Amino acid sequence: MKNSVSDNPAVNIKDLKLAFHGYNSIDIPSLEIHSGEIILLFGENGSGKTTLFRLLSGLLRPDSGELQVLGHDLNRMSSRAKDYFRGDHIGYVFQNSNLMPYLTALENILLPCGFSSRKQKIVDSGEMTREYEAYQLMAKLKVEDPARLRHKTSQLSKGLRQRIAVARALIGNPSLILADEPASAMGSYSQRLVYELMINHARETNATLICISHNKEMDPLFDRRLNMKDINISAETNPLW
Ligand SMILES: Nc1ncnc2c1ncn2[C@@H]1O[C@H](COP(=O)(O)OP(=O)(O)OP(=O)(O)O)[C@@H](O)[C@H]1O
Repeated sequence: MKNSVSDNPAVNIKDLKLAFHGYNSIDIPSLEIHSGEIILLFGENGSGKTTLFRLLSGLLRPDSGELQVLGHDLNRMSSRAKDYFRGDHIGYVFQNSNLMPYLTALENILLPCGFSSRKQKIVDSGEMTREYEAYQLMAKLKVEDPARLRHKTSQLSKGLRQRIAVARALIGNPSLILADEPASAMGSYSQRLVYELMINHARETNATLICISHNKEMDPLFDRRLNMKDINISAETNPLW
């Protein structure tokens, strides 16, 4: 599959619907996010933020509607094609980090290079080794002792695991970064550091960043704020909200 992505928009959604157990979790009449935008996504628990991320990354298939991501019509792609697309173009910080507990921190950060030849090429095109690139990212997140990256992630604190998940999402310069409460286990100083690093990285690499956060102090860092209740009208029909 081609590695190139089209310029605009990064996300284009029309009449997108997904129901669980007969209730709509997602009912988004229209949503457009431009390439390179830095977006804060917020909303009540259960308002569909994580579900929207899983749709955007091709982990879930909608029941109906149009879903274009980086110029690709995800509805027309096979599961296998979506796996390649996700590996090549998306960096995803999962809500619970989703690190491999039996791998070291460094192995976790470098994992995307094993799944994507695009990311592998980008990381290997620099003058530094892959390992050094990973250390650099972690140093920017104020984890400066390389020895800490040789520990299995199950031995590390939640805040450190979140930083590792952020570095894993950024390595190889994905075109779309989806970060689901990436710094929720951290204090406000570290949260700001993590958000600023992700935002700077996105701007430097012309990536689009969508970040789910409940921390209002971070609002000014973002280009645009999206409230789920304004884009997802499923609350009108879903009593589980
Ligand atoms: N796999 C699933 N099976 C059944 N219902 C689901 C599933 N995934 C999500 N839902 C439902 O979809 C709705 C949206 O959930 P989602 O996790 O996307 O919300 P959220 O805004 O990310 O919440 P939070 O802020 O708590 O993380 C909820 O009503 C949830 O119960």
